Amino acid sequence: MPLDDNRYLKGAPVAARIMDEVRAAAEKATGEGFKPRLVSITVGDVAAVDVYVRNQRAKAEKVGIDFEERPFPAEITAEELEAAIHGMNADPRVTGIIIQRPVPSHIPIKAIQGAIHPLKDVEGMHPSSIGNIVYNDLDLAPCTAAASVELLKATGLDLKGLEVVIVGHSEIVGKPIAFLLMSEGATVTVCHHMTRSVAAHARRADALFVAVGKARLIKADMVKPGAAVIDIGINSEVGPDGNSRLVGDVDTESVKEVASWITPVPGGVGPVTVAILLRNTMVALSRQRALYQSTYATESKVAAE
Ligand SMILES: NC(=O)C1=CN([C@@H]2O[C@H](COP(=O)(O)OP(=O)(O)OC[C@H]3O[C@@H](n4cnc5c(N)ncnc54)[C@H](OP(=O)(O)O)[C@@H]3O)[C@@H](O)[C@H]2O)C=CC1
Ligand SMILES: Nc1nc(=O)c2c([nH]1)NC[C@@H]1CN(c3ccc(C(=O)N[C@@H](CCC(=O)O)C(=O)O)cc3)C=[N+]21
Repeated sequence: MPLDDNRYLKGAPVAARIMDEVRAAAEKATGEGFKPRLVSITVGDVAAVDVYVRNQRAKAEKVGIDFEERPFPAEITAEELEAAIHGMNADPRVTGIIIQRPVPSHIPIKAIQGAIHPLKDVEGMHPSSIGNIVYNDLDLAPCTAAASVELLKATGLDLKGLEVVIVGHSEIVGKPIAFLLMSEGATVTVCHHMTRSVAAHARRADALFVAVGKARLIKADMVKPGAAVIDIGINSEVGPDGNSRLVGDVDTESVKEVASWITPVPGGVGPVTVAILLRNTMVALSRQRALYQSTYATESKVAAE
């Protein structure tokens, strides 16, 4: 892929800027006695998260955040998993918890997300946390959604009144992108598998977000000339050389002739997602510290009794 083309909206510079902020925040918190520690929960063997977890560990270590992997067997019951999460909630050394998706179908994902204490919920996926973005409180949003919006902002386009189309409406990617962009003043259309003509909507978009999981779903004739295309899909396929490789949901080679900006896969949304996860880890830690302050920094009635 000729990544020297300046139409590529690369993740690296955006991720590097965020990582610098995170490193400074992590150093400061550690110096003040609050060491950030992120726990990653996987259930069963999920090949889809391998790259993500590997990158999380590498980047967390770079910025001074402890990273702990907690793999659980696929047969674990929802009750056992909830009990393990409650143990992490009560452990002061654990400052952030992420449940890597997908989890096996017998685990109710909403209930499991709900088991994470909202102050340690670094993805903002607790049913009560996710409501914050509906109220325009955007400090801690699901990582991929926040990363996709950061990349759109990096184009310099004015989001107010921008015509945005999102293809895919999962609770972790498509829906939160819609809420984040509505908060920023964009006009948002969300497409999914029942949409009559994804192409007809996509062609009207000044900014097109694609999070479906189908390689080359979006072709050049579905993109408005001059649009910004944010390709969130991560699909593994066997390349012409017989080796497996990652491709997005957009037919990049043809779409880059039409679009003004396009995020590459790999090297686009992925690295920014990891950076946002680490930024969220610091946001969660500062909320825990605020609670600690408000609990202990005032004169204690308990001690006086
Ligand atoms: N870069 C990153 O950081 C991340 C990348 N990903 C990648 O993004 C992709 C999407 O992930 P995720 O949201 O979790 O996936 P889901 O499978 O949960 O959601 C896919 C969405 O696409 C919709 N859809 C399916 N087929 C079509 C179609 N033909 N036309 C329009 N919409 C369709 C589905 O609609 P319906 O529900 O109605 O069927 C659903 O809303 C995957 O490739 C995943 O690997 C995911 C997370 C992070
Ligand atoms: N709770 C939860 N939240 C997620 O956000 C989530 C998840 N579960 N499950 C899996 C998917 C997938 N995902 C990726 C994030 C970054 C890269 C990433 O860093 N990609 C590099 C890959 C580079 C390389 O090949 O090493 C890139 O695109 O450049 C990949 C995949 C997050 N997801």
